[in-house]
Amino acid sequence: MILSIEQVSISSRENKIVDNVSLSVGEGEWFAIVGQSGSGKSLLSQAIGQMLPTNLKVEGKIHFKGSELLSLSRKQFQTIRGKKIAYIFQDYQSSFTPFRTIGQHFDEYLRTHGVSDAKRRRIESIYALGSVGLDENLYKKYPFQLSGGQLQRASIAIALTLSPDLLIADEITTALDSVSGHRVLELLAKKQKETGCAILFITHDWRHVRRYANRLAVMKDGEIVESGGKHRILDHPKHEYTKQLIEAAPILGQGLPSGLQEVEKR
Ligand SMILES: Nc1ncnc2c1ncn2[C@@H]1O[C@H](COP(=O)(O)OP(=O)(O)OP(=O)(O)O)[C@@H](O)[C@H]1O
Repeated sequence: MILSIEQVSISSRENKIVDNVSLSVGEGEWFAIVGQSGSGKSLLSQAIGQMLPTNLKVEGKIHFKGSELLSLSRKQFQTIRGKKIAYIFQDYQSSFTPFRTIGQHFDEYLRTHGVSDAKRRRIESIYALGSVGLDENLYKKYPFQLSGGQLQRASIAIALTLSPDLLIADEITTALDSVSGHRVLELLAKKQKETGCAILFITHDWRHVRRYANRLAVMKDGEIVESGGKHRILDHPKHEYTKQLIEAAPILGQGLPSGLQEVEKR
């Protein structure tokens, strides 16, 4: 396993938000975390990258390729962030600074992570743009000049440019229309095949779980209620909550809203 989360709890001063969660992700695996809004999926993923808001306390262990991430200092963690673990977020707008070009974003990311040769940074950036199907002209453009789908593709390109072993993708299609979202996920699946990186994929959408995931965990109120292989869970869910969600999405994969969204509306 490349990532093992062991008995992780996340608490604020008032309450426990994530409660004793354990899961592991294998090399090259697409692992989905599905769960209702507020169940703690994002906070759990932020804990992996030492990105939790400062008012929250985390306990437990997170093992990643021989390191226990929660015990690393911020400085030690810098050798892991970007190079070994990278993130893509739902809110692609705020991942980009409006007054900096796409090229400047690539350049800074590569420079921060130790690529000191400016010419090499430029060549790698343009190659990375091409690798996600974006024209190299976008290198000089500003974020507002790109569509949401193009920006999310650029986020994927930036996140993968240092060949991380684990990519954490937190609801990356939520802010996109369904066609752009579909293209972004197809691209991600293609890039995963090429690079062999593992993906921790946080989603509301069961159609995406059915299409892309190998295994998944279902989260409710800060706890994992069920985890296992995709087919086992989709075809033979054990937990009542999982059953409810899946029953509410009877025609998975045919363009209907996901069951999760339907259940949440009730
Ligand atoms: N800094 C914080 N302090 C206290 N509570 C917080 C903080 N950040 C988030 N929470 C609460 O923790 C809970 C879990 O939040 P989280 O963002 O992980 O949920 P989620 O499952 O990712 O939801 P969504 O699918 O809507 O993104 C929510 O109830 C949220 O309000």
